[in-house]
Amino acid sequence: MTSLTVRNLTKSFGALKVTDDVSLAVEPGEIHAIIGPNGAGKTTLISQLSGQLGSDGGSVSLGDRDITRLSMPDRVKLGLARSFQITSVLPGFTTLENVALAVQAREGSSFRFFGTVAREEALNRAALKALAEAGLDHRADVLAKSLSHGEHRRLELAIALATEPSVLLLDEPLAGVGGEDAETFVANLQRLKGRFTMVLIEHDMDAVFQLADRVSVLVYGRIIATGTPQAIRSDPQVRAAYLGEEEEAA
Ligand SMILES: Nc1ncnc2c1ncn2[C@@H]1O[C@H](COP(=O)(O)OP(=O)(O)OP(=O)(O)O)[C@@H](O)[C@H]1O
Repeated sequence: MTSLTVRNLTKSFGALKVTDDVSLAVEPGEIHAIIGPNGAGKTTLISQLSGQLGSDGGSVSLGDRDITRLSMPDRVKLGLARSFQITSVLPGFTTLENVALAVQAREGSSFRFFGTVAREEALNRAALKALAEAGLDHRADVLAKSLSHGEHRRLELAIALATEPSVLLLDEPLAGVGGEDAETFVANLQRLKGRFTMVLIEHDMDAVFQLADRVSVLVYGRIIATGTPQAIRSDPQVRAAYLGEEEEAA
């Protein structure tokens, strides 16, 4: 189980400071949610963590290892996976084939001593396991383009799981997913809890408060509070800056 430590991270777009001296200690095995109003800088921060976006200053460490200067593929190799933007699902391939490709990418040439049939079986077995963990094994043989939006999101989760992450970055996994699909997704994440470390960006506060061990609140690029869901819910500064406004809108 791996920790993710962020120290004094910064990022500006022109004169706009989007990540402003952010420090975070994500504990091994916890689900750490990052919430905040639109434009607070959540997606920018997660892009800096995944390596998709460089940082102007500060550092990111995976366990003891400083990964600040590593590329996104190198971070994935070390076990840092991002769902849902590292993946591009191939619509004309089946659900199983899409995940098998991710398994193959992870395994590199480690199946090279297998014959073709045995190799395919090993890939499919690993892919089916990831699909089952994402609650989608019953749709293994369906073309990706025929999946519903909610199922598509679960396929993206399965692809991330197939890389066997030690830390998983989840960027609004419930966006556009409603009703039962959202409940299934939350239940899936709940089952995965404790298997690896998760950083969750999500606007759905019910899901956040159900899943997260701790919550950090980002406002104008700064973390204004970190705490348990209960502590965050009742923090007057958080209510004034964000939650009060959200609840009123709801
Ligand atoms: N590539 C870019 N160039 C210039 N400005 C950018 C760029 N990416 C993001 N921004 C700006 O940075 C700020 C933070 O954006 P970001 O998407 O990180 O916020 P967010 O908290 O994820 O928002 P949302 O909740 O709406 O997804 C916004 O003001 C946005 O316009």
